Amino acid sequence: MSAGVYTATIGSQTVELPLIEVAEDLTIALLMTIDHGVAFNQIAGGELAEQIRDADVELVVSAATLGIPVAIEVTRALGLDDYLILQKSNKVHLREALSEPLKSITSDGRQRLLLDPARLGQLDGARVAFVDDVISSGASVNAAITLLERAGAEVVAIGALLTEGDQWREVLGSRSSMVRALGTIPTFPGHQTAE
Ligand SMILES: Nc1ncnc2[nH]cnc12
Repeated sequence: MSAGVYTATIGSQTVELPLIEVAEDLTIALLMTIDHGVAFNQIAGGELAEQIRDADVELVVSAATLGIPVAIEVTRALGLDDYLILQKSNKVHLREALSEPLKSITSDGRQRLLLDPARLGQLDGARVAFVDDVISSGASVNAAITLLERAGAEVVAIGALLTEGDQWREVLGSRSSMVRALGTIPTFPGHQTAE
């Protein structure tokens, strides 16, 4: 099967994204940040950091796995060191974790976002940016913000390399005005990849 590609602009960079059928009636242009190398993520993270710099962020937060390079590079570019990753799978040290349910289009079934209780002290009263690879349905952003606010954080910025489609605007509601992104891609309803 030779699938198609979609050429996406992410800030100053152009990438070819494979078209992947994630449901019978839905194909997406898949951005796997972990497959694009160090330089791509460093440039993109630096450009995203510039878009949220005026929010005076104290801690950058993202979700495993594809948001990790984004969080690292935005943190580096903002001159910060520590960052926080919300986990999606349980780990031994997360038995007492705070959690929020969520559903993702790129993973099977229902998931949870988990917050390490050892990091709670750092979040209480902190100005936090939530950054991610792609904002699509907005479900993970909403779950992450709910979790961070339960921990006492003030979410002052939302950043993404790409937004995908428009569903996130409705799902995020008033939170959508905080979103800064380096580009936007469509979804492909009903689109079939070539045989
Ligand atoms: N196009 C995409 N690439 C990677 N992760 C995604 N999550 C939702 N849409 C995505």
